[in-house]
Order: sequence, then C-alpha cells, then structure tokens
Amino acid sequence: MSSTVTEAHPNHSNKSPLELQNSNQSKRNIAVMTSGGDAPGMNACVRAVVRAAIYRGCKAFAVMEGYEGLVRGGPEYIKEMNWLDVRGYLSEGGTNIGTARCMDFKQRQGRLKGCKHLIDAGIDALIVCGGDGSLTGADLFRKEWPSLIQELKDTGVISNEKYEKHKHLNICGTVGSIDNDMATTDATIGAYSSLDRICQAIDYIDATANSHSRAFVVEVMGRHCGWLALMAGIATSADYILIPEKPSSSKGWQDQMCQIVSQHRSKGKRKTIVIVAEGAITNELEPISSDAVKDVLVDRLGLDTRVTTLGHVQRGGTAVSYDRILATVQGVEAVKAVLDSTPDTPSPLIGIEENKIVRKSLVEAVEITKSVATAIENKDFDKAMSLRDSEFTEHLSNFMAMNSANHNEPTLPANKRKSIAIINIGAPAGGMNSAVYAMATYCMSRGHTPYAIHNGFAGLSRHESVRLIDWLQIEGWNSIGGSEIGTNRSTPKETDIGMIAYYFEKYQFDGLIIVGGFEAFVSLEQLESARAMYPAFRIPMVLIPATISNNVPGTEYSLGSDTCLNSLMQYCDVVKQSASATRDRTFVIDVQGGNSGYIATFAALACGAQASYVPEEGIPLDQLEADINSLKEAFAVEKGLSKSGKLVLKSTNASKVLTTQVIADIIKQEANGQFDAKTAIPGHVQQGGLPSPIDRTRAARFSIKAVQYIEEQFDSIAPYKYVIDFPSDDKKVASTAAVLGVKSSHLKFTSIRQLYDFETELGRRMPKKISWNKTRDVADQLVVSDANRSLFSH
Ligand SMILES: Nc1ncnc2c1ncn2[C@@H]1O[C@H](COP(=O)(O)OP(=O)(O)OP(=O)(O)O)[C@@H](O)[C@H]1O
Ligand SMILES: O=P(O)(O)OC[C@H]1O[C@](O)(CO)[C@@H](O)[C@@H]1O
Ligand SMILES: [Mg+2]
Repeated sequence: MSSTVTEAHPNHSNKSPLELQNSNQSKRNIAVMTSGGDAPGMNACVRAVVRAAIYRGCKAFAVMEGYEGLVRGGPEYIKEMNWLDVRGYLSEGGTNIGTARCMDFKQRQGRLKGCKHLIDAGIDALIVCGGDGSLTGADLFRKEWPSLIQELKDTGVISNEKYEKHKHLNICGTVGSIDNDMATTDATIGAYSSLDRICQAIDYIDATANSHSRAFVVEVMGRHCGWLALMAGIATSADYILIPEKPSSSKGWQDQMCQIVSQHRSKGKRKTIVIVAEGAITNELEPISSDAVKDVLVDRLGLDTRVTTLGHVQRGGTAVSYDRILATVQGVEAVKAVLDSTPDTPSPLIGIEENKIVRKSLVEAVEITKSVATAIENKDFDKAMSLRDSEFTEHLSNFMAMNSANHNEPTLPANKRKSIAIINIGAPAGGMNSAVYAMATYCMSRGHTPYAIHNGFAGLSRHESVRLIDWLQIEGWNSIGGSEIGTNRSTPKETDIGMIAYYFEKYQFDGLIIVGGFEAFVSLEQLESARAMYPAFRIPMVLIPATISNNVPGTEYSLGSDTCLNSLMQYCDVVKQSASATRDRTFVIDVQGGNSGYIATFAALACGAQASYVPEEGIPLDQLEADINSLKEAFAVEKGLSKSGKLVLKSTNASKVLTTQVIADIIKQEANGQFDAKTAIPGHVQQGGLPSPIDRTRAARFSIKAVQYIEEQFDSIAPYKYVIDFPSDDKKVASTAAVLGVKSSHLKFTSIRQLYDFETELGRRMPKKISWNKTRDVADQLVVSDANRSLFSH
C-alpha cells in the first residue's frame, strides 16, 4: 500500500473515508450490471465498482443476469454486495454476476418493469458494463426514464414520494465486449484478452501450417467489427484479412487475396494464414464465409487448406493484465462519475484514449456507433471507416503496407528512398522483434532499404554487424520473444563512437531507429551531441522506448511492459492460488524494474495484492507496520476462509536494507504463528516469453511512425550534413533526434535534448515526473485494511 490514500475525485479531495461515508452526497445505492456477451475483465469491473462504492460510503448492488435481472427484479436479481463478495474476482474469467441477451428489455414494457424494480430496490445509480447493444439499451432507458416513471406514478404503481426521489436515472457506461466496436473509446474491456487468445491460437496454428506447408483460414469473432481480425492480422503477420469495414466485390477480394498469397508463396513462405472476421462481407453486403475463402485458396491456388473457427474459446479464460487494470480503473472512475452527476449532467461513458481514462458522452458514443452500422448498411464504407477511431484506420493502412512489402511497386519515388538502420539496445523487451519486422516491411513497401545492426553498438564497432534485412528471414518474428538481432547495454561512448560513425558513413545511413530502454535513451543523446564532431550522425534518429521498467523519459508507455505485466501477473496468480490453498500464507514477491515502481504498482492492481513497495516511496517503517497490522486483521477476520492467501509486491530497489527476505521474515515474526510468510522471486521470467499482442501491435504502430518521422525530418537536417559549423543549438535541427512516446492521450515525438537536459534524473535513471502515481491510490482503495473495511461494509 502506498503511504497516502488520496482521493483523485475533485469534489471529495479533502474528505476522509469516514467523512465520505457520512456525507449526504455519498449515501447512494449504486448498482452494477454486466450485459451482452461476457468479456474477460467484467469481473474486475464489478469488483472495482462494488469496492469503490463501499469505500465511498455507498451501498453496492449487483443486477444479476444483465437486463433480464432488471426485468425480473426482487432481491434475488438485484442483490446487495459486500466487500468480501467480490474477493477473487480479478483472476476469474466470464462474469460472476451473470449476463444475458434479454429480448424483453428491447420492449418498452420490459423497460417499464426494469424501472419499477430499480425503484423498489432503492437504486440511485446504475453502472452498465456491456457492449454497444447494452449501452444502446442503457441510453434508451435513460432517455425514456421520465416517461416510464411518470407512467408508474400515474398508474399508482409508485408513490409520489418515490417519484420525486427517483425522477432522474443516474446511469454510467463502461464498455465491456470482446468486439471493441464502441465509438469514442480505444479499447473495450475484454478485447485485448480475446486478442491474446486469438494470437496464441494462431501461433499454434503457424507451427502446424508451416510443417505441412498448408493454408489456414481462421475465423474470429466480431459480428459487425473487424478490430479483432485486424489486430490479430498485425500481431501474427497474417497474409490476408477480411473485415466488414473494408469490403470489396466478391471478385475483388478473391483476386487480391490470391495475388498476395501467391506472391508470398513465390518468395518462399511455406504457410498461409487468412483471418476472416465473423462479420466479413462483400461490398454488396453478402456474407463471406470461411469455407468460401477456403474454396478459393484450394481452387485457384491449389493450396492444401484447413478452416479453424475459434468460437467461444476467444471469450474464455482469465483477463490479461491490461483488461484487469482497465476494468479496475474504469470501475472506480464510474463510481466517481455517478457521484459527480447531477440531473443536468449528461450520462457518461468511461473510455480510454491512448493511456488516459476519459469521460465521454454516452449519447454521443451510442450515436456514432449506430452510424457506423447505418453507413455499412448503406454501403458507405468510407464513412463507416471514418467513424471508427483514427487508430483503427491507421492500423489498417499499416497492415496493408506491411503486407504488400517486397512485391508491390514501392510507394515512394526513387529519389525519396532512404537507407534506414534499426538497432536494439538494453535488456530484451517484448515487441523488439515486432518492431524490426514492422520497420523492415514498411521500409520495403515505401522503397527504403532496411538494415539491422546486430548485437548493439558493441556488435557494430567490433564486428561491423550490419545486415540487410531479408523479407523471408524476418517471417514469424512477431511471435518470438527476446531480440533476434541481439541486444546489449553498451552505449556508443562505452564502445567506440568513432568506429560507429565510420560504419554509419560507410553504409550511408539516412536514418536510425533505436529500440530500447534507458541505455538506448543515453545512446541517442550521445549520438545527438556528437553530431558536431561526426557528420555521419547528422541524420534523423528516433528512439522507440522498449523496456519492462517503463522508465524512459518522454513516454508513459514502453514496449515490453505489457508483456512483463502479463508474465508477472500469471506468476502472481499461481503463487496466490498456492497461498489461498494453504489459507494462512502471505507471499512477498520480488519485482524487477530498476528504480521504477511501474511494474510493481500495476501488477499489484492486476493481482489484487495487499501492498506494493516501490523505489519512488521506499519502505517507511510506519508503513510496513501498518501493512503488517492490516495483514493480521485480514487473517483474523477471514479465519482460514477460502481465497485468504495474500500477496505483497516489492520492487527490488524499494529498499536496500529491507530486502524481500527480510520483509518476509519480519512479517512471519510479527504474525506470531497466526500466519506464514514466504518469498517468491520471478526474476527474468518477467521479461516474458511470447510478446503480448499489445506489445506486438504497438511495436508495429511505433515503428511505422518512426520511419515516417525519418522521412519527414530528413530535409530538416540534410542541408547540414557536411557544413563545418554544425548548428548544434538550432532547436529544429536538434529535434530531428527524438523519443517517440505516449503522452496523455497522444503519440508524440519529443527532442532528446529537451528530455535529457530538463526532464531526466540521470542518477536515478528515471524521468523527473511519473505519470502513474495516481494509480497507487486506486490500488489502495480496493484493498483497504479490514479495520477500515468494517467501517465501510454494511
Ligand atoms: N436497442 C436496444 N434497446 C434496448 N435494449 C437493447 C438494445 N440493444 C441491446 N439491448 C439490450 O442489451 C442486450 C445486449 O446487447 P447485445 O446482444 O447487442 O450485446 P452487446 O452489449 O453489444 O455485447 P456484445 O456485442 O459484446 O455481445 C440485449 O440483449 C438487450 O437486452
Ligand atoms: O455467445 P453468443 O451469444 O453466441 O454471441 C456471439 C457473439 O458475441 C460476441 O462474442 C460479442 O459480441 C460476438 O463477436 C459474437 O458474434
Ligand atoms: Mg455488440
């Protein structure tokens, strides 16, 4: 637990939890419901809403079985939930409070019953976690509420008093669906878990396809949306995808697919993967079935072809860390949003833009989502595409560029084509190989020549380790962990910067992409400040942050940290299961991350750890004492109930004195036989095996942006290539060496000079400002000590 529990909510910022409980504003009855197809992470959302509501002095309820529960009503379907009712929810798939596709709710009569049942249960606010359909229903319910409640009053079903009390329905949407088809949010709860299942399945299929030199048609879910198919296509470098947003004529898709697949085969590729979205259609709105795709591959190309329909496997299993965290912070934000709402506030939808949780208008989100469907029905596919978020369009054009690499005529004229090098620096991080793959294929599609510098700057200066990237050689790299071109921590100055400049000159590099962590950051600064001495470095240079520590200045996200979080989370789930089985054990888990507490903080949130200790805060003794007391209280209250195992996460660098072992020993001694404490050290398991789909797809997006940046910036520095007085202080020139980062809700390039000189704590290898400290407060709210918990429970 962090030492302070601060309220992020503006209206509550000065109130203690007890004051919150006593304030009128907080005395609300908040209900949560899951609806539509289940999605991994829905349970995390329910847990967060229930606990955040109780934490703020409200009563929490669950509407069981989606809208069906509203229509049926009564305490069996609208149930009060206590703190412990949602214990263990984080790591469970599906939705424990049930979901349904309820036809009655589509009728006014059904909604009228729902209105009455909510009033009977005294519910003031309803938080719906569901897909586009569920939120359309929620929006309609909100719009109709005045007339529904009026009818209940006029027909004498409810009293005047109840009418006055419930005149306004306070409703909030969080988007839970594997389809990722809701407008105004980048991600829906469950979509990345589903993508994870799909990518795993395709990675398995790859092996058998390659063995038999076969083609596979893989059908993925997504009734009206191609997001899963598109992202899986990028993450697994599929040969072709069919999605509803970009249809062509039935002849058009067949010709295009056959042309691309036969090109790939002629270049030596042994396997073919075609991904078909369940909702794939032609531009005449005719469905395209996976069997039809298979027939084309067999009849026209003579390929030995199999169909795999992934089906409900895609909705199965535990949520990935991203979904657990997204669902948790959105659940907490939804409770804040309903507490903020007045009758005049438009109903909010809690979304995410890049890395930032945002409140959007529910009405608007529903309207835009509906207009996508209408545009498709009207065959206005350009409009449908323009209404999907801009990232969708960007991913699609990236996929098409990477996919057509090496066989279509390059898109740039010969005089604009460049030689671009890529290098991996630092410890391995998930997504490094995907970055090389995307950079190289995108370069090929543009007409650039991609080079890989193997084994970092040490490899270059000692062994001239420059290799042209060959298309066939990088096939399949998306699905491999580590770094295929090799990576190490040596910076240019630590090796031989003069030799490095010599080789840059020899190969006439026009641009450089560095993929790595803090050493990569330092390396970029060294190359930039050596430009005055070495003209070879007077080229655009970009750093793509990639480190599990997520400590690179200029970005809130580094590649590899998602892969790391998933590995650590899986490890913690297993350890927690063991701790829970013995009923009386706490594990202190040692977490990597250098001087950054990012991984420890977010893993604690994803696993429901009782406490996390991070280098930014150290381990104050009073905090340790409070946490041990909290553990004692928890074990005393739970008296060996199931799921009573506890986790404490400790960043290796949180304290030199209080090591992981020492903390476990202290806890054990203080527990005085009441419970046990042991250590667990995941070590380099945290670098992850297979890169996560998030890291694969972000790597592709970042790398393509980096190549585009080199194209754009080249002319800003080219005139100075061989001048004697290099204008080192010219900001425009300096900014041609930059870090590509996620900042708030945008992707941004920031000059290395600015970052290195003003935004970095060099000694600690950390940015001066960290973006995620508020997240620690969220974690604290959801695992408050039992003493506090009994204050808040009802
Ligand atoms: N237009 C509508 N009016 C009223 N209720 C609706 C409407 N659309 C959907 N609902 C309600 O929401 C439920 C779930 O909708 P739907 O089956 O479309 O799933 P979803 O929420 O889009 O989730 P997913 O697509 O991920 O399965 C419906 O069964 C129905 O009860
Ligand atoms: O589980 P059901 O009701 O068959 O629904 C399947 C549908 O649900 C989703 O998984 C989510 O909407 C769709 O992609 C799929 O078409
Ligand atoms: Mg839907």
